[in-house]
Amino acid sequence: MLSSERGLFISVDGPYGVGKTSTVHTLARLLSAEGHEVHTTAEPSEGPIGALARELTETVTGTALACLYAADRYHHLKEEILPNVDAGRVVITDRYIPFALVMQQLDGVDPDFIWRINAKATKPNLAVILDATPVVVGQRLTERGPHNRLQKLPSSSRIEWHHYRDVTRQLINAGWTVQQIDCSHTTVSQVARMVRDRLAEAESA
Ligand SMILES: Nc1ncnc2c1ncn2[C@@H]1O[C@H](COP(=O)(O)OP(=O)(O)OP(=O)(O)O)[C@@H](O)[C@H]1O
Ligand SMILES: Cc1cn([C@H]2C[C@H](O)[C@@H](COP(=O)(O)O)O2)c(=O)[nH]c1=O
Repeated sequence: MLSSERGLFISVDGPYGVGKTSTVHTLARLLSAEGHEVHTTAEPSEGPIGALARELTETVTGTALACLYAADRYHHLKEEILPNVDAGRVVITDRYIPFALVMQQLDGVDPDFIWRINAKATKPNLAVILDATPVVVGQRLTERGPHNRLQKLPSSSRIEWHHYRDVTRQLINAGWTVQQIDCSHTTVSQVARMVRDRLAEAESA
């Protein structure tokens, strides 16, 4: 059981098809069953900028797309994430800044620029980075099929995997509390329990 009367903010990131959405929902069920009020959300947000960014992802590229996603993030924080945290809920977002750091780099944007435009965004209490071997991620993605142009690049899963390794180091250097979980051979329920166990520690950070 977590002790905090204030809410908590958790982000879940990792390569396409690694298991982010499954983990967010399983973790939410676990925490709810333990008596916490939980709010789940995702990027792009359901707000107007999120809808625009999603619509434009196939045709707008690079810096312009990076700025659109950063704008959606600030709006999402102000309108949905922070009010729920302030109301004492555990907010879990499926994708956050780490996702942008990888995606926008794949789209040719300099990581320093991505960090700068996201500099005013709230640090989560815990940033979960799901990891799996490129082979496992590739299999999960092949079974599910790509959603968009950024997943259709040759060897996308392997390139993403390398970027996530770098991004995890950058997050730790920037003072984020990061939990990296290899879920190649770990069930979703096990992953959710690992996050729950780490939360008590993150709460005091
Ligand atoms: N820990 C796990 N072990 C085995 N299979 C898993 C695990 N986590 C997720 N999966 C399976 O992998 C597939 C992709 O999962 P999911 O949609 O949660 O990934 P995602 O990272 O959210 O994908 P995307 O980024 O494309 O939205 C699903 O078929 C899901 O059932
Ligand atoms: C949050 C975020 C998203 N994107 C892009 C990557 C994908 O092309 C779309 C989301 O589409 P999906 O069908 O839900 O996978 O959004 C991005 O480039 N940068 C971001 O920060």
